[in-house]
This record gives sequence, structure tokens and C-alpha cells, in this order.
Amino acid sequence: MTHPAGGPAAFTPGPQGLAHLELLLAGSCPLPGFMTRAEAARIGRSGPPPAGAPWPVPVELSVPDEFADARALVLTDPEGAPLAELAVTETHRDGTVRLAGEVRPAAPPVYGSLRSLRLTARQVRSSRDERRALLAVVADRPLHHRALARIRAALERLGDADLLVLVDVPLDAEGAAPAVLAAGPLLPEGTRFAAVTLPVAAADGAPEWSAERHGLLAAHVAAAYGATHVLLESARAVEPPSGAPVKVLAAEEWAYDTARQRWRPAEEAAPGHARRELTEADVAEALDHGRPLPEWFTPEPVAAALARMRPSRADRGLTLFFTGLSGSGKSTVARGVAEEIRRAGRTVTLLDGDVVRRMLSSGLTFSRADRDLNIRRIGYVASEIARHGGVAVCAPIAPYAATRAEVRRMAEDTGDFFLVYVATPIEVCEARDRKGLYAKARAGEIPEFTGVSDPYEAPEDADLVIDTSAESEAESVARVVAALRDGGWLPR
Ligand SMILES: Nc1ncnc2c1ncn2[C@@H]1O[C@H](COP(=O)(O)OS(=O)(=O)O)[C@@H](OP(=O)(O)O)[C@H]1O
Ligand SMILES: Nc1ncnc2c1ncn2[C@@H]1O[C@H](COP(=O)(O)OP(=O)(O)O)[C@@H](O)[C@H]1O
Repeated sequence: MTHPAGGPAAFTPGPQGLAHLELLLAGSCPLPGFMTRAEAARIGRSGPPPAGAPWPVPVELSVPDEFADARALVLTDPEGAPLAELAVTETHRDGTVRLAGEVRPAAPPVYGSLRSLRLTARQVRSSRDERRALLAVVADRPLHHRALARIRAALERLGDADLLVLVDVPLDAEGAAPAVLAAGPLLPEGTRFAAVTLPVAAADGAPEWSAERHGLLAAHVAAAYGATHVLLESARAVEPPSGAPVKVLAAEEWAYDTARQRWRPAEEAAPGHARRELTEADVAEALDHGRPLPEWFTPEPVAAALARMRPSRADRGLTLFFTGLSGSGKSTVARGVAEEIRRAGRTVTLLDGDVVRRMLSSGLTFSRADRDLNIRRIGYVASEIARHGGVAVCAPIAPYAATRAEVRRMAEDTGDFFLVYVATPIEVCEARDRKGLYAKARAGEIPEFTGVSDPYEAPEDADLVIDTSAESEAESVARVVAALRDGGWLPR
């Protein structure tokens, strides 16, 4: 707990707390601060909120136990800069400690993605002609031709309306923003863009709301910006059932009419000529393999932004992680695969178990704690190699599933992760006993030996399983390389 200059303690809320605070401070939410338990209970978490509720979702702040007695709290951004002061009027426990009370702004926020685009509701309202209709599009995904056609049709129906695109992005990442903004030149002149972060749950650790609640929240925020009509282009929010403060336009199905070569409501498309949109997974797959997105589906500037945001797998970093018992063949196969990757034109670093134990992890034992530390170090180095577009080939035993999962998460922050389980039976590994270690382990001379006197948790999330007792070294290498080619990590 920190007490800046003798004042109240300071606390950095988690992502949900910060997102609620951002709306409170920007004047997008009409509440004075975080809700009491009774207020939050009245709004509820499932089903529609009661009629006349001031806000469609509970706004709560969860804090660690150490703040349970605080009367006031300075809420700061993740770098510690004060955002607001909270005067605590109620403390209650609901799994975690929750504080209620008014918030008073401290200093304008400087943190958060797309800060320069974070126009407040007040800023937008004060600079527009409120007699005109305002269509707000709340978007957390790229605007492809279908979305653009739907927006144009809605504007046409509304007559003389302004357009505001509320780009819904997390505070700590750009999300789909570059692809949403790339559609700017394809929208009417004068279209405004503002970045917002819509919370997805009441408080950190609380369950996420239903899609209808998300829709309702989006409508309320859009209304705060002065919108008269709302279109949801969101993966999370759907048309709310009722009670929205502005008209939420129906999300009827659209299709590409291949006869007329344009997008239109599916029921208007010529029979036999209605082509559906690509799914998000289709788009990801095309980008992963470096295939262009079809012109009928996505406009060129949006496609270009997407290709920048998600380079093909051949251009992304990769952590290729082998796991298996000692003597299973990890190093041998990893060496062969690394050679093939190099030959295919990619830069590759081999982080072999033995070398790592000498260079990165000398002094570590084979206790669980030290093995975990060893694997985390390998994961860290691999993820840095991947950050720069390289391929890191790792070949430690890595006996624990939880630690491998940690490395997967770390690696996927900067690139891709591909797990190869070398599932050679222990009898074969032991018969090979290249270093005589199994014999020593059986004789009790090496304690905590994996597979003999220490656990090995076989992976259930392997992307490929090989067994070097059933195939030659060349066959194993070829199978891994083929999987990398099929996945798009190596050119064909
Ligand atoms: N107690 C014990 N258990 C397992 N292995 C042992 C042990 N003591 C030494 N060795 C040798 O160390 C190599 C395994 O090191 P790793 O860094 O890959 O292990 S771990 O991932 O940290 O568990 C392993 O090398 P490989 O045969 O290449 O796997 C062994 O030769
Ligand atoms: N199909 C195969 N693939 C890989 N190694 C094999 C194969 N068949 C036999 N071996 C032998 O098994 C041993 C595996 O040792 P190594 O690659 O160091 O395993 P690890 O790194 O898992 O401890 C090597 O001596 C290798 O020559």
C-alpha cells in the first residue's frame, strides 16, 4: 500500500475498474461513482435490468483486502499517475472486497491506447449540431464491405444524419482499431471517430455480461455521445431486447449479391446469388497463410491494415517447443528441424536442453522450482526471439503442464507457439541410455530423475506427437517440417 505524501492510499484498479472509471470521468456514464451493493444488486447481472435504471450494468470496484478499511483512495493508472479520488461510502465483501463511493477527477488521463482519439462525450456533444440525427456505430471489429454497406443504407434512411464511429478497444491494446480506422476514407466526409473502452464485466474477476447487456451498454454510451441511432458492429454486443435509450438498428442478415456485385439484405439478394460473409476464423486463416482477402469481402485499405496487424505466419516469430523424456530424441530431431528451417530461409536459434543448462541455467538443480525457473527462462528468451520474427527451437524435458502452458502464453504474446510431444516410450529411452543416466537413476545415484523418480506430465495440448521408437530420425524431422509447412510457418 502506498501513501503519496501522507494522503490517502493509492490503488491501480484492474482492467474493468479502469474501464468503468474512464466512462465515469469522461462523462459518458451519469453516475457519481462506484455503486453500492444494493444499487448493483438492483441492476442485476442477468436478464434485462429494471426499467428506469440509471445505467444498464453494475459499476463496481474490487480491491485487495488491504484496502478494506480505507475511507478514501487515490485511483491511479498502471504507471501510478493519479486519475481520481474515491470517497468510500460503503465497503462490502462479495468474494473480494468492493468499495462504493463518489469519484472526483484528479488529472486528465494520459495512459491508455489511442489516447488522442479518446474524445469525451462532452467534447463530441459540444461540437455538433444537436438538431441533426447522429448515427453511432459501435465497432470492435474491422468494417468490411458488408458493414460499410449497412452503414450507408442506414444513413440513407435517416436522411441528413451525422456519423460517429465509436471504436471499442481495450485500454492496454489497440484491438481492431487500425482496421476500423482504415475504413475512414470509405465513409462520408465529416465522419468522426472516438475511441472508447466498454467494460465487459462489473468488476475484475466478475463474470462477463450477456451479449444483450453489452448491447445495452453500447447504446447507453452512444446516447451519452449524443447518438440518436446506433448500429452495433461488435463481436460482443447484440441488439438489446428493449429499454435502450436510443434506437438500436436491427442487425438483419446481409449477403453479397454475386449477380449485382454488391452487398444487400440477404432477403433482397437474387435467388442463388447470395454469398455469406467470411467468418473471423476465415479471415485469420487467410492472413496466417498470407493469402489476400477477396475484394468482394473487404476493401483494400482495410485488408492492408489487417495484413499489417496480423502478418502471415511466415513473417511472424515462432517458438517451436519439443517436450519429452530424457533420451526420447528431442535434441536429435530439434537439430534436424532447425537445419531445415534455416534452409527454408528463416533465422533460427536452437535452445537445446544441455546448452541452456550450461549457459542460462547453470547452478539450477532438478527440483520442481528449479525446473520451472529453467523452463520460464527458455520461454522468455524464445519469446524475445519471436518478437523479432525469428524461430526459437527449444528442446528441454519440460515435465510440468502448467509451466508449459505459461510458456505458451508468453510465446503467444509475441508470436506463435507450436508444441511437439516426443512420446517415445520410457523403455526405449532407457534402453538407449546414451549418457548412462537411467542406470544411475535406477541405482539411486541420481535423485529426482524424470520418468524414474520424478514426474513427467504428458501434454494434452500437443500440436504434433512423434514417437522416435516407431520411425527413423529422418522421418520424425520430415513430419515436423511438414506440419510447419502446412501451418504456413515455412514456405512451400
Ligand atoms: N534428475 C534429472 N532428471 C532429468 N534429467 C536430468 C536429471 N539430472 C540430469 N539430467 C540431464 O539434464 C537434461 C534435462 O535437462 P532439462 O533442462 O531439459 O530438464 S527440465 O526441462 O528442466 O526438467 C537431461 O538431458 P536430455 O537427455 O537431453 O533430456 C539429462 O541428461
Ligand atoms: N528416430 C529417432 N529420432 C531421434 N533419435 C533417435 C531415433 N532413433 C534413435 N535415436 C537415438 O536416440 C537418442 C536420442 O537422444 P537425444 O536426441 O539427445 O534425446 P533427448 O534430447 O530427448 O534427451 C540419440 O542417440 C539418437 O541417435
